[in-house]
Amino acid sequence: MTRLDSRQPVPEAFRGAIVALGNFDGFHLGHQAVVGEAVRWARDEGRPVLVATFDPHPRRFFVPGSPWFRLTTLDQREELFGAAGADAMLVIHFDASLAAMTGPEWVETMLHRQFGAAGVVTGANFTFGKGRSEPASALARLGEPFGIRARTAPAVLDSGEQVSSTRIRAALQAGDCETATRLLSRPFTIRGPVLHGDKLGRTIGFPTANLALDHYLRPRFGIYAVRGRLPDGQLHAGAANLGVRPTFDPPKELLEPYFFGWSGDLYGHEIDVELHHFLRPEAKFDSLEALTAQIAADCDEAKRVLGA
Ligand SMILES: Cc1cc2nc3c(=O)[nH]c(=O)nc-3n(C[C@H](O)[C@H](O)[C@H](O)COP(=O)(O)O)c2cc1C
Ligand SMILES: Nc1ncnc2c1ncn2[C@@H]1O[C@H](COP(=O)(O)OP(=O)(O)O)[C@@H](O)[C@H]1O
Repeated sequence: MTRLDSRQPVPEAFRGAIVALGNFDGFHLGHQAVVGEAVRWARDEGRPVLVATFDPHPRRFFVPGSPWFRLTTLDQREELFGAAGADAMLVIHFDASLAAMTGPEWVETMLHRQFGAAGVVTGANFTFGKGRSEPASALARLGEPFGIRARTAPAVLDSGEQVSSTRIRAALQAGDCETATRLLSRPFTIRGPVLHGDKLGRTIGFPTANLALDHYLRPRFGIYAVRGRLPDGQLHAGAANLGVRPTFDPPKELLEPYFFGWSGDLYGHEIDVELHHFLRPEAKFDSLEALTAQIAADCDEAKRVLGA
């Protein structure tokens, strides 16, 4: 799929598009409804669909030192948007000049001149412009002089409450993978290259593929039942430590999955690890024997919950 940068004018082939406007981190059920509406609208009129996402995330721009909270990487978003029917991902570079634009400036400079949008779809509670001063409902009025039409997709509810990235983050921070999976419509998935570690895992019979947590939200630290998409393209069941491995010095934040009945070399390969179920908090063990026995028990438990 094509990746467009908001700092350059959108190329001719993608002008006159329907733009799904939002951050869409996580691409949860609510985001899927917004993009779904944009795709239907675009198909009706034979137009391309652009799906926007902000990078950096506006919150990281305003509070640079704040803890990481991403639910997806740009690459993951690009795949998800493409699968939902987008023709291109429009990466809106969030910087001081964008943050300073008023609502009317936003519509004229970005939507009209830079993107060449014919229509824009947002969630009902989308806000934009300096200080988030404009509600989604202002888009129709401000877009009219430029021939830009606006629609909003109604919020998606789950258990009577709106589906939101905030709710998904809270679920993951509580170790509630099941709620996250339901609201995302897929498991929360950490993607990264496999890094070298202390080479200790193999000596205790449980080699683990180490992934950095990088810009991802930190879910509750602990042991998880996981499935990993390995370079063969298949999903493999496993058990993983997510956290700082308190038995070892120095503490390092990592996701370390061991895949059942698999052997091979994963170093340098990019893999996806899906979190399916929280098993227990991390613990500090007095001996490698005690740790190894506990890992074996974790693997049995993970196999049971995964039906593997
Ligand atoms: C299922 C599983 C559970 C684990 N639980 C813990 C734990 O509770 N505490 C801990 O310090 N290390 C735990 N580990 C060990 C570390 O994740 C890791 O295997 C160890 O740091 C050596 O990894 P390395 O050789 O890849 O650096 C666990 C590993 C696995 C696979
Ligand atoms: N079943 C498996 N699950 C995870 N990694 C495996 C498995 N079998 C082999 N490996 C390989 O072993 C490496 C992990 O071995 P380990 O001794 O823990 O070393 P490191 O400390 O470098 O992670 C992985 O990065 C991967 O390349």
